[in-house]
Amino acid sequence: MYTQDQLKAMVAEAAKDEVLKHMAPGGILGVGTGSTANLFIDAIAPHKSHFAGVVSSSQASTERLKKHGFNVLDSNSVESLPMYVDGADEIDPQGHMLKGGGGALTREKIVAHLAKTFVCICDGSKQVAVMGQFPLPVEVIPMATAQVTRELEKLGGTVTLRKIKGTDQVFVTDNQAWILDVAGLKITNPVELESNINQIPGVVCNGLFARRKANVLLIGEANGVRRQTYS
Ligand SMILES: O=C[C@H](O)[C@H](O)[C@H](O)COP(=O)(O)O
Repeated sequence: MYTQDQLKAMVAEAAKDEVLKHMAPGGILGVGTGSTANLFIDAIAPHKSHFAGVVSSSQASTERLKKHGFNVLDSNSVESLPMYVDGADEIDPQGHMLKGGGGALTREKIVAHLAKTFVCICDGSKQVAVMGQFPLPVEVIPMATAQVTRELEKLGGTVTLRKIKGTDQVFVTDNQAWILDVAGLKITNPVELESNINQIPGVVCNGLFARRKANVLLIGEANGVRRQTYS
């Protein structure tokens, strides 16, 4: 039986093989954020010469990539990316994802939107029939926090302003915005919910990656890594 950390390391290795196989040398890779993405960054580090550069989805990933000596490019300098590799907090049977547990959802969505192929890497605990067990992160402009909270409550969720773990300090994103975590949703139509939440004035972005879902899933399970594709 593998531990969750071992499963994450295994999918990170599998993702390294996936990008080296499918990306020609000299390409630019999109890189996600989180504990699984960190392991992926470490796995590709010995192969950094394969990539002309990388586009990062957070300050934390940028720092890690730079420490490894990667050429980190501004997303404005890139028109498209062959691949983007990132973790998820939940993924449903269609490949729709819920992300943002680490607060990087907006930049992740920007970089993912540039990519032809989204490779989702996670351990088996993230695969769910219906998303919503994990609270849905919604990034908001601070002055809109109260009114966005009221709108999200109308959807049936319990809304909490994210604080830095173990403190009473508000968590501030890389974009100087705040995050509302919405618990208790049963997300049966993620494409519609993603669009509806984005219509609320003051919402920067929400953690549903349904309109731009995963193309490939590398998932760590009891028997090892399973590869799945979505049409
Ligand atoms: O903001 C964070 C990201 O969406 C992560 O991809 C997600 O939270 C999964 O993170 P981890 O690999 O640490 O479980």
